[in-house]
Order: sequence, then C-alpha cells, then structure tokens
Amino acid sequence: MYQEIMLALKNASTDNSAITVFTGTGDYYCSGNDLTNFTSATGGMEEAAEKGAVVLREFVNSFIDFPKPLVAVVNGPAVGISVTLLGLFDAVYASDKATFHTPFSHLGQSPEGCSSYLFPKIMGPAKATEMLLFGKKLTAREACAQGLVTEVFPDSTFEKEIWTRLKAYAKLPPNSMRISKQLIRKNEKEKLHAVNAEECTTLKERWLSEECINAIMSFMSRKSKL
Ligand SMILES: CCCCCC/C=C/C(=O)SCCNC(=O)CCNC(=O)[C@H](O)C(C)(C)COP(=O)(O)OP(=O)(O)OC[C@H]1O[C@@H](n2cnc3c(N)ncnc32)[C@H](O)[C@@H]1OP(=O)(O)O
Repeated sequence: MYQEIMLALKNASTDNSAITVFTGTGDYYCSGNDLTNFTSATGGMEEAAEKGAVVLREFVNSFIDFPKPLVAVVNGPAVGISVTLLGLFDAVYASDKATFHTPFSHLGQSPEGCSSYLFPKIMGPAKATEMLLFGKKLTAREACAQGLVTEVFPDSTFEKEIWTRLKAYAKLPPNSMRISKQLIRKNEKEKLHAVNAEECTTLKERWLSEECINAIMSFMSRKSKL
C-alpha cells in the first residue's frame, strides 16, 4: 500500500491534474498502519524494523515534496499515520462523523508523518501532547477548532458539498496554485525532511521495544478471539 500511494503521488505530480485528493471508501477514512505487517514480516524483527523505517521515510518524503495542492476528504474515523500526515496536506475537509485518533503510546510507538513538529505548531504543544502522547481521540469539530481540519460538513451533505467545491477549485489556474504552495511550504521543507528522518530512526527503535511487541501481540490476540 505504501508503495502504491508513493507511485500514485509520483504520477499525480506530473499529470495534468490541478489538485490531488485523498479520501476513504465506506464508513472509514483509514485505520492506519496495517498492524498485521508486524507479524507477517519475513526475516528477523531487526531487519523488518530497518526496512519499515526506510519505507516510512520515503513515504513521508513523498508528501513533503508533493508539488500540487493536496487535499484530504476525511469521510469517517481516521487513525494513526492517516492522521499525522494531515499536517502535510494543504486543506483538510471532514464529515462531522470523522474522528482523529493517534494511539501511539497505547501501541508502544511514537509519532511519525512530521507530526512531532507540525502538530505542536498547528494546535499548540498542550493539545498536541493530548493527541500524540495520551492518544486523545478528537471529534471533527475539535480537530477543526485546533487547526488540524479546515472545515467540517454535516455527514448528510458532505459528499455533495465537498466535491462541488473541489471541482470548482480544480478549475483554478494550476501553475498559480503550484507556485503559491511552493511559497507557503518552501521555508519548512528542509526542517520537515530532518524531522521525518529523526521520527523514522526513533520508530525503528520503538518497533523493537517490549512495549511495542506486547501491544501488537495484544491486538493480534484480540483479533484471533473474535
Ligand atoms: C512501513 C511501516 C510504516 C509504519 C508507519 C507507522 C504507523 C503507525 C500507525 O498508523 S499506528 C495506528 C495503527 N492502527 C490502529 O491502531 C487501528 C486499530 N484498529 C482500530 O482501532 C479499529 O479496528 C477501528 C477503529 C479502525 C475500527 O473499529 P471497528 O469498526 O470496531 O472494527 P474492528 O475493530 O472490528 O475492525 C474490523 C477489522 O479490521 C481489522 N483492523 C482494523 N484496523 C486494523 C489495522 N490497523 N491493522 C490490521 N487490521 C486492522 C480488525 O482487526 C478487524 O479484523 P477482523 O474482522 O477481526 O479480521
């Protein structure tokens, strides 16, 4: 999935589209990293952690470097990396059914997607701490009040309203939007790459920790009991 998303971003960065939109199908936006990856990895844990950190770094870099307006249409609950990446999007529109959850401490993990830097900047350190350390789940309206979400729509009219709006935005001059995005984002790029590298190094260590291994085992055993 990570490779497929990177390829889609690479194609979208050079095709004739004006803006790029991420959304989910069905009731959920995204449940985050596939936790079964940890148990299905071939080779040893160290090798898997090493490979995972390389993929993650490349994956997040492709969001940092994406040249066109990047929009998230959050149609339902979002968990983990699908939430942290939102700081790298240019606009985030959410249904009032959406929730935003980063249960990293519960999983023995640590933040990624540049959220350790961007979330405190966006929402202030105290609110970022509640999310990233304590795993507080935010409603769409809370996430909007804290600056992570651009605008919230009633779920009953979300799809209609948002696509009407995005189709209008997509008719704006593409080069102008791309150049304006570059002006807004360029001063932070170097910093974001450094933050991404550090988050990946930290996560690689976390994945090998007892806290993380126990949390993944507990998720898997819950799954097998259902
Ligand atoms: C290259 C490596 C990069 C790593 C990047 C680091 C990223 C970190 C993260 O993203 S951390 C966050 C990981 N995600 C989670 O912790 C979410 C866990 N899941 C849930 O909290 C819930 O399942 C839910 C809120 C998404 C949905 O709840 P509910 O509607 O009650 O459904 P179920 O819980 O019954 O789930 C249905 C079905 O889906 C399986 N499932 C859900 N999420 C995951 C997941 N992240 N990985 C694997 N499988 C998942 C769940 O086990 C059920 O499966 P089953 O029907 O039992 O086979």
